Parts: sequence; C-alpha cells; structure tokens
Amino acid sequence: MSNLTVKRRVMIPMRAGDVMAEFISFDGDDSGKEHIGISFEGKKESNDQLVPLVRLHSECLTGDVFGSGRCDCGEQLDEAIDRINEEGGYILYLRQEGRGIGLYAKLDAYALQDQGYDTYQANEMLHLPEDDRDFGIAADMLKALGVTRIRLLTNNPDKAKQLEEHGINIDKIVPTKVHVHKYNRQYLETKAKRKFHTLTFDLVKD
Ligand SMILES: Nc1nc2c(ncn2[C@@H]2O[C@H](COP(=O)(O)OP(=O)(O)OP(=O)(O)O)[C@@H](O)[C@H]2O)c(=O)[nH]1
Ligand SMILES: [Zn+2]
Repeated sequence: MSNLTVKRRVMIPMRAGDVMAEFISFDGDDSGKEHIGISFEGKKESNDQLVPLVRLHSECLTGDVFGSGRCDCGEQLDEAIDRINEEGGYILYLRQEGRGIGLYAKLDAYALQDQGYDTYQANEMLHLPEDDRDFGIAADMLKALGVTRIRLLTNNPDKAKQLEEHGINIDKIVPTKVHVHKYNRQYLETKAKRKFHTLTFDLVKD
C-alpha cells in the first residue's frame, strides 16, 4: 500500500503561454527525490472519452535541458508535451538520471563508451546496475492522482511490465517516435538489441 498523496498543484504556462500545465508535487516518498507530475487537460472535446495518455520520463539533464545529441531524451520530452497537451494526460518526470545511476556516473559511463563499450557494459564496468530504475513510484503517483487506467507512451517494455505489476491497467501502448541521428544511433540500437525496445529506425530522421 502506497502512502503517496498529492501535496500541491500549480498551473504553469509553458512555451510562451501556448501550453498550460499543472505541476503536481507529492507527499510520502521517503527517497526525497522530488518526482513531479505534470497534468495536461487536452485540447479537443472529442478527447473527453480518451483514457489519459501517460509518459514516464526519466530525468536526463544533458538531453532534456541542453539538447544533447548522445541520446533522444530532449526530443522525446518535446514530443510527449505536444502529444499529451493535445490528447490529455500526464508526464511523470522521474528523477532517475542516467537510468538511476546519477549524472556524474552517467558522465563516467559516457567516457567509457568513448573507449568502445556500449551503454550497458559501461555501467557494469563502473560496478553499477545496467538499469537501476524502479517504476513502482510512477504507479504510486498515478494512484495518488486517482488514475488506474492509462495509455502509455513508450517503446520500453519494462515500463509497461512494472506498471502492470503495480496495479495500473494499460489500455494501449502508444509508441514514441524514434529520433535518430548520427550521435545517438548506437545508443538506440543497443536499447533495441539488449532491452527489446520496439524501435523502428526509419520512422523519423531528425
Ligand atoms: N547510464 C546511462 N544512462 C543513460 C545513457 N543515455 C541515456 N541515459 C539515461 O536513460 C534515461 C532515458 O530514459 P527514458 O527517456 O525514460 O526512456 P527509455 O527507458 O529509453 O524508454 P522510452 O519510454 O521508450 O523512451 C535517462 O535517465 C537518461 O539520462 C547512458 O549512456 N548511460
Ligand atoms: Zn538522455
């Protein structure tokens, strides 16, 4: 049983006021990580019947804030804002930088990748788990918001599996686009090969 409850909801105008989103904080997470929920009302009346579209987005300072080309996080976050603002739903912005190992360790892993190791091997070389994320916290956030049935925007099968194990019903998995370019191709290919992400490489060429 989760102790998570909604603490505060605050409206924030985004993108020069074109997007209105409600930022939501929570009480009861002992990790102190300050995960944040972002709620979008959705634009079309016809969307009223839609099950909320939800993206679990793991923090990536380099990609989300600075537009790093080594991954696809910044582009995926923009895509999630566009789509969820249209259709209504939530972004759960999870403070799980570097798949949970943290920013400094991610930079250490990048240095090892520059020597030829793949993204998962690099974590292992650092004696860190290849993926240290627990999406149970996202299920607790959804329950605190009164949401137990969702459409999930992802290509990562582990996100769906973990949410279902924690009592969230997934009506549909909506694939996120594949934003591939020269610096992140290997990172994306490795996710598809090692973790069975459903990536279709010809979908989008940025
Ligand atoms: N350890 C490590 N983490 C990385 C690396 N590249 C990106 N990341 C992290 O990977 C995470 C990406 O998370 P998400 O965008 O939620 O996506 P995902 O698990 O790939 O699944 P999708 O929902 O399909 O996008 C972020 O926390 C990034 O910081 C890397 O080379 N090493
Ligand atoms: Zn990233």
